[in-house]
Amino acid sequence: MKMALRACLRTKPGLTALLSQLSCSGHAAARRAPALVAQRSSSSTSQKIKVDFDQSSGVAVMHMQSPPVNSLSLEFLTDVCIALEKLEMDKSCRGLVVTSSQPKVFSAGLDILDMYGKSPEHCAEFWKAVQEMWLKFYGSNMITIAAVNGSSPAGGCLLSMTCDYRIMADNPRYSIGLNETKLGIVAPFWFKDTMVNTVGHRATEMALQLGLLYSPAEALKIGLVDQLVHEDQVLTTATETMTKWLAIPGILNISYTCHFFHLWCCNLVCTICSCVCQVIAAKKIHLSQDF
Ligand SMILES: CCCCC/C=C/C(=O)SCCNC(=O)CCNC(=O)[C@H](O)C(C)(C)COP(=O)(O)OP(=O)(O)OC[C@H]1O[C@@H](n2cnc3c(N)ncnc32)[C@H](O)[C@@H]1OP(=O)(O)O
Repeated sequence: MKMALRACLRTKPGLTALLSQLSCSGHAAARRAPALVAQRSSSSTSQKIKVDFDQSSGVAVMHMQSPPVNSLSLEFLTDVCIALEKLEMDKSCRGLVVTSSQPKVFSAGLDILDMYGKSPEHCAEFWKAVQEMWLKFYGSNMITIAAVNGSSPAGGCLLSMTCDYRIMADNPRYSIGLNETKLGIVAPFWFKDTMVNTVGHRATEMALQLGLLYSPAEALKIGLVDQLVHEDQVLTTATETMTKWLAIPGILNISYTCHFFHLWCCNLVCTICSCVCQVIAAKKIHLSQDF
């Protein structure tokens, strides 16, 4: 699925334009962008994101450093998007590892305080930033690996699922999953689709209906993460794994993308049809009650 968006971005200038319109340009441009300096190794830091880029390997490491739990606030999401845009523009950057600088937590998901009691304008901007993060990760031309070194509920799990590969710390105290149902929230359809593409229909159905959070061992079993390693090894394993991925010529990825993009389009059409059917059914019920 991620590959699909990537192919689409490569082949359809229209979508690229659409994405750049959706991109941070509005709220993000006003913020100071962390610079990537063209040298062998560089480091750029915004308040909430630190990016270390090693030019010799072409791999960047994005450290999320927004205490206490890397919750995805508008400010945080904006910084992530700016950093991603910068890396994407630097053609020498081919791989990205995302990890957390916070102990015990990868990301706590959407910032609940940024969703509650805010103006409609703020909520709209916030929601746009959430979608933008998803699009930018899923549509990235880089190989992306999530080094999940702590708990990763809800939006944190979504973030990790937008990556090509997930390595999680093998600590039973940590958990990962889309637990929105337990919070009384319905996970948006694109959260659901991202999970379907990761673990399949049945596992997603169970996970979402019950709002399940999985231990690392359970997550590995259903394919929500790809590999478990000792806590201290998460980042090094991620960079080693990246070497394997980058050894595959990018062109081969593209051929898979066409297939996945087709599936993605079918899925979208199905979702739209199902929404239309639900509206028609609701109207019919309403009409039949009138008579
Ligand atoms: C409108 C439609 C939206 C649909 C989609 C929604 C997606 C989402 O992502 S909703 C957010 C769901 N997130 C969660 O359910 C996570 C809740 N948090 C936790 O489970 C835990 O905090 C933890 C496992 C991530 C970390 O546990 P621990 O290390 O024990 O830390 P604390 O629980 O003590 O939390 C520390 C501190 O952080 C605040 N906090 C935690 N999560 C969030 C959050 N998502 N947003 C904002 N703030 C959060 C928590 O309140 C504590 O604050 P203080 O009490 O002020 O220290």
